[in-house]
Order: sequence, then structure tokens, then C-alpha cells
Amino acid sequence: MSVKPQVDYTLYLVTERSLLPNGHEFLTHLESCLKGGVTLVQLREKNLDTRPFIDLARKTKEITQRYNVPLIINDRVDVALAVDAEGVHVGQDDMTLAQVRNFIGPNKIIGVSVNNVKEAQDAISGGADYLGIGAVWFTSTKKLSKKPLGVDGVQAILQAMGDANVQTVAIGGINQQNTPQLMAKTSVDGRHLDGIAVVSAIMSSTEPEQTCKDFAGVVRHYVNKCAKSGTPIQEQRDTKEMIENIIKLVPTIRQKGPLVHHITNNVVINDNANATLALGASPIMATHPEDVKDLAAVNGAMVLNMGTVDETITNAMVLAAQENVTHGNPVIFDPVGAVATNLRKKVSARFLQECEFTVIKGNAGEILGLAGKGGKSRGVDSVGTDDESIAAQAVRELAKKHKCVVGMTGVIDYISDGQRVIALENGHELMASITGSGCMATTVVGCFAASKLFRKLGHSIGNHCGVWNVLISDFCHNIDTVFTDHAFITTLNIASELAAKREDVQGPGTFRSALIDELYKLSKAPETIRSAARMRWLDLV
Ligand SMILES: Nc1ncnc2c1ncn2[C@@H]1O[C@H](COP(=O)(O)OP(=O)(O)OP(=O)(O)O)[C@@H](O)[C@H]1O
Ligand SMILES: Cc1ncsc1CCO
Repeated sequence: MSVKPQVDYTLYLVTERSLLPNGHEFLTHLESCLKGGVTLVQLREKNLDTRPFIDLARKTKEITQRYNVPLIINDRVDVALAVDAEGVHVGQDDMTLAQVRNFIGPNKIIGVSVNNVKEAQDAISGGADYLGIGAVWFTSTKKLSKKPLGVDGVQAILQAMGDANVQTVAIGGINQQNTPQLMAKTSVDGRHLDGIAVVSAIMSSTEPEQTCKDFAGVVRHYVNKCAKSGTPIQEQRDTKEMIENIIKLVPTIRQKGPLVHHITNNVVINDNANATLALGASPIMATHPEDVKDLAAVNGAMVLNMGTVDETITNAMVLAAQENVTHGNPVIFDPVGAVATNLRKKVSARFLQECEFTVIKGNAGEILGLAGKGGKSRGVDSVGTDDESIAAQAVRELAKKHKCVVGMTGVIDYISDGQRVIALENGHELMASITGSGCMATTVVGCFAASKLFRKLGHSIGNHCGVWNVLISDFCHNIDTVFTDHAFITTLNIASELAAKREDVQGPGTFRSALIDELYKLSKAPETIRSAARMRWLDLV
């Protein structure tokens, strides 16, 4: 009698043949994926008749078997039985768990799609072997009847499961760019995802073996760290390596020209758009809710800045944050003047409660204020602290609380991912003498965050079915990308040093335009960053 196979859920490929790149044959593509490290395969065929489905399943199993990888059949118990597949995956509207178990017996794997805590608990008590939690984000492969869960929704389900003996994978809109964020944020107190289920990013890859290697490496990194420590410990990477990463990423912004949608204040709107262009990205400043929704489908990143508070704009910003999260886009928030007035305190509290940010970046007064460390703002000007340990605690605590990267600007900038804190020491005092230099720093973070994503050419605005074309670069191996993005403020601050040195710069007016020129020059010749960048890790208790 067969025994239930031991399953490694690290990288679960769910097939969708319609997404294969031109010239790619399904079984050859599948074999490349298995070579690259796919650990579990689900054959999903929604429109195939029974006989051809069985034929395809048989051929698929011949290959999966060679790689010792279990084959799961989506929905169709009869097909699974016909080819002696290792298991069946069912959704909430398919056959019940008990019925499937009756048909396929105790030694086969059953997976269930779940979208909330109740469905997860029912599946666990019904004896599911694994849960497919999703959709995490919008996905081109499935019409969603429910709103995507986001990373927070996945985490809530995992936490409610406690120590239940069931494996978990997340599914829906997962790509190489958002996998680190998903794995890091859902690994809390010993409970973590056992793997990820991926459709488009693998099925549409022109280099499936490499893509799978990249995915599997990232997932293993987090699963191993979590197994050791309960919560993954992030190491302080060599700052030289981080600087090299910045230098490599700078030209990719211009090559890819990602769209960076801003809803920013009406003082800095022009400078923000020009700084975006200076780096080679594409700005769009739009506030209408209909625009916001369409743009979320094509954005590289969303920059939100609450500098000039207005109720209609605030509503558009909350909508923009939520829409962009459901598309897996980085969302960068600048809480300008967040604690300066009662209205602003209420508005910033609303943002922090209703939105999920990738990065929060403010000046010292704003960040200390939001962290409850006594920061003040005189209007939008910062009243900070000279005490480095208070600055470090503020960014770290706020980052931990909101599960994102937090940066605080000033003479020295402090950035944290909730564990580590890095200090960035570049910059020039003239930065404080022009308005909007902090807002420009937020724009720069947005451009870098966006550079790792871009949509396939020809993808039209409003079409949610486009396939993400994930930039395959060294950064796919760099599990710290979300954190490192923030260190890109260094680029702006080096530009400020170069601008301030220029003979034609006489004061704030000439400095302002020289700053955009120097940012542009740096984006074309980023090697200058190597000798100029100054950053150091803080040792914290
Ligand atoms: N005195 C200084 N010396 C060096 N760099 C500085 C100094 N003041 C600010 N900076 C740099 O200028 C940028 C803006 O920081 P700041 O804290 O002034 O932002 P802000 O108050 O949000 O600006 P704004 O509201 O005008 O947009 C950051 O990149 C920061 O590193
Ligand atoms: C001066 C000013 N007022 C509201 S926003 C802003 C730009 C700098 O944050």
C-alpha cells in the first residue's frame, strides 16, 4: 500500500498553459521549472475535456516523477485517480473535502483554497493537508470574486491557525519583486508560510529554470531563518555591497522607465515630477479616483504625500494605497506635517490605520511624532532630536508596528526595517533651505522601488489581465530589496553635495535647479556614488 508522500511546499507551480511565452512547449517548460527547483506541481485545466485532460496529466506525471516531485490535480478527482496523481486541490465551490477524501483515500494529498479564517479552520478540521491562502494580490489568471487579502490578510489567517498541523502556501499575484515582502511580513512568532504557489511569473517566464531558482532561493532563505529563530533575523549587509547595488540599479530606472504615480502636495508637485524624470522614470500626478484605479494596474510605484491636506484628496490617497497594494505595487508614504495640527494628526492616523505601506518616510519631527517620541513640527518644518538612540528607536519601533520600512530624514537619515537601523550620512545644509527636499527624497525612493517592476510593452491602462514582466537582475537574488530602496536617498544627498559645490550655485534658488541637474547626471554616471556614499549600521540593544 502506498504511503502519503512527504511534500516540500517551497515552490508550488500551478500551471496555466495559455501564459506560455511564444515558442515554449508546455512539457519542456515544465521540465525546466523542475530543473530550477519547483517542489510541487498542480495541473490546472479549466477547459479541457476528460480524455485529453487525462492524457496531459499522464505525460505531466511522467516528468514530475522523474524529478521526484508530487503532482496535484486541480478539482478533478477522476483525473487524479486515472493517473494515480499524488493529490487533488479543491476550491470552496468544488467537491467537499470529505467527498474528495472518500474517493482518493487516506494517503493522497488534499489542498484547499481558503480566503478567510473560517474557511481555513473548516479546512483544517476537515483534514486538509495544505491550505492555499489567497488571493494575496490581484492576479491575471483568475477573476476574483473577493478583494485580495494583501500581506496583512495572509498573516491574519496564519496567526489564527496557531500550531495547527497543516502546511500553507500563499497564492495570487506573487512575483519575484513581492515575494521577499510576503515571506518576511508573514513570518511571525514561529508561524510562517511553507511556500508560495506561483502561476504567471513562472508560466510566462522566458527563462523558467532561472526564475524558479530565484523564487526557491528567496523562499528557502525566509523559511530557514524563521525555523531557526521564530522571526527571521536580518543581517547587516556589507555597506559596500549595498552601494554597489545602488550603482547597478540606477541605470535600470532609465532603461525601464517605470510609471511613478504621485498624489503629492501642491507646493512640490512640479519638483517631484522633475526629479522623477531626472532619474529616468515616468511621473504622473493624478488625483481623480477613476484615474487612481486605472493607474494602479500599470504603476511601478505609488507615492503619497499628505502635505496639503484636503478631504477629497485624502480619500483619493487612501483609495490609491489600497488599489496599489492589491496590485502588489510598492506604496511610499510621506506624512508631511503629520503631527503639526489636530487635523493632520487625525488624517495621518487614518492613513496608518487604513493603508498598508511599503515605506514610510518623513522628517525627524514627523517620524518622532508618529512614533510617540516627542517629535514636533512647526508647520511642515521639523523639530527633531540630536540623540541618535532616540532616532533609532523611533524608526525601528514604527517600522515594526506598521510592518514596513521607515526612514527619518535630517542632517543624518535613519532607516529601519523593524530590526536593523542604518544611518545615511550624505547631504548638504542647503537641502534644508529649499522647500520640498524631503518630498523629493520620497520621490527618489518611489523611483527606485518602481524600477524593479515594469509592465510588458503594449499593456494598456485599465487592463487588469496584463502579465507582469519581472525584471530579472541581481536584485532578484537580493532579498533585502525593499529595505535597500530606502538607502537610495543617498543618491539624492550625494546630488545635493555635488550641487552645493558648483560655482554657479549662489544660494537656495540656484541650488534647487542644480540639484535636479546633478540627480540627472548621477543617473547617467552612477559610479560617482561609489566614493561619495557614506552609510553605517547602528548597533542596537
Ligand atoms: N542640515 C542638513 N545637512 C545635510 N542634509 C540635510 C540637512 N537637512 C536636510 N538634509 C537632507 O535633505 C533631505 C530632506 O530632509 P528634511 O528632513 O529637511 O525633509 P523635510 O523636512 O521633509 O523637507 P520638506 O518638507 O521641505 O520636503 C533629506 O535627504 C536629508 O538627508
Ligand atoms: C511648504 C509646504 N506646505 C505644505 S506642504 C509643503 C512642502 C514641503 O513639505
